[in-house]
Amino acid sequence: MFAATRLSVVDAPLVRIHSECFTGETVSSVRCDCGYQLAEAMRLMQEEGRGVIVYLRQEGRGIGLLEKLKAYNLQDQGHDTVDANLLLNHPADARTYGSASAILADLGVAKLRLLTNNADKIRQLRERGGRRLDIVCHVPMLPRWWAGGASPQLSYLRHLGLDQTVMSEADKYLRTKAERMGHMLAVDTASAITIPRTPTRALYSQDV
Ligand SMILES: Nc1nc2c(ncn2[C@@H]2O[C@H](COP(=O)(O)OP(=O)(O)OP(=O)(O)O)[C@@H](O)[C@H]2O)c(=O)[nH]1
Repeated sequence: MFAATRLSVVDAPLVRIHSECFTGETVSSVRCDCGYQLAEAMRLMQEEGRGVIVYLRQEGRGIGLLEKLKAYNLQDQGHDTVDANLLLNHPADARTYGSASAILADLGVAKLRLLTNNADKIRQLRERGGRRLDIVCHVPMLPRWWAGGASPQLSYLRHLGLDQTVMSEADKYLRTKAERMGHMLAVDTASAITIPRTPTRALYSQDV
């Protein structure tokens, strides 16, 4: 858990409830957007001078690192992230957010703006938090490299020094989140994901 300033003076701080991802955060894998999301959450909170990150040890959407690596093997054979979990007899997403809700209550956070695209996360928090947790709005966590230019994927590739094969894995990851897990990311049939060309800060008031 990371708090950038005294919370008592903040009306509705930015909050990121982030699930552990060793591959995305520690070894900077581009198979997922986890590393980017954690860094972006810290950047936005730094900009505001306040915010809360609740870091949950729910590696691999709750199935643990070893099982996630087995899921990676299945993905290498052509399955998406949802089917890979199911083939290993795990739910598509095994996470719960009760502890996050309790931590926020303990910190005295009653109103918040949640950094997420995950509708299930918002639903679970609203159910758990009841009347003592008011999620005023969600703030989309949109990959910034897709927001600026005619060929954003290529510019991201150049930025990372990677080739198209690697990038298509991240595309697939995001597409599966949008199409099969109800994440609030607009999918375009021509390219991978359509991202509104609006700076992240302008999206702060978007309601769920
Ligand atoms: N099972 C599984 N988990 C993965 C995989 N790639 C990343 N993860 C885990 O997914 C979790 C992050 O979940 P996401 O669905 O990417 O994002 P989210 O936190 O639910 O949603 P946002 O709030 O919008 O970021 C972390 O625990 C990662 O370890 C994968 O291929 N398989």
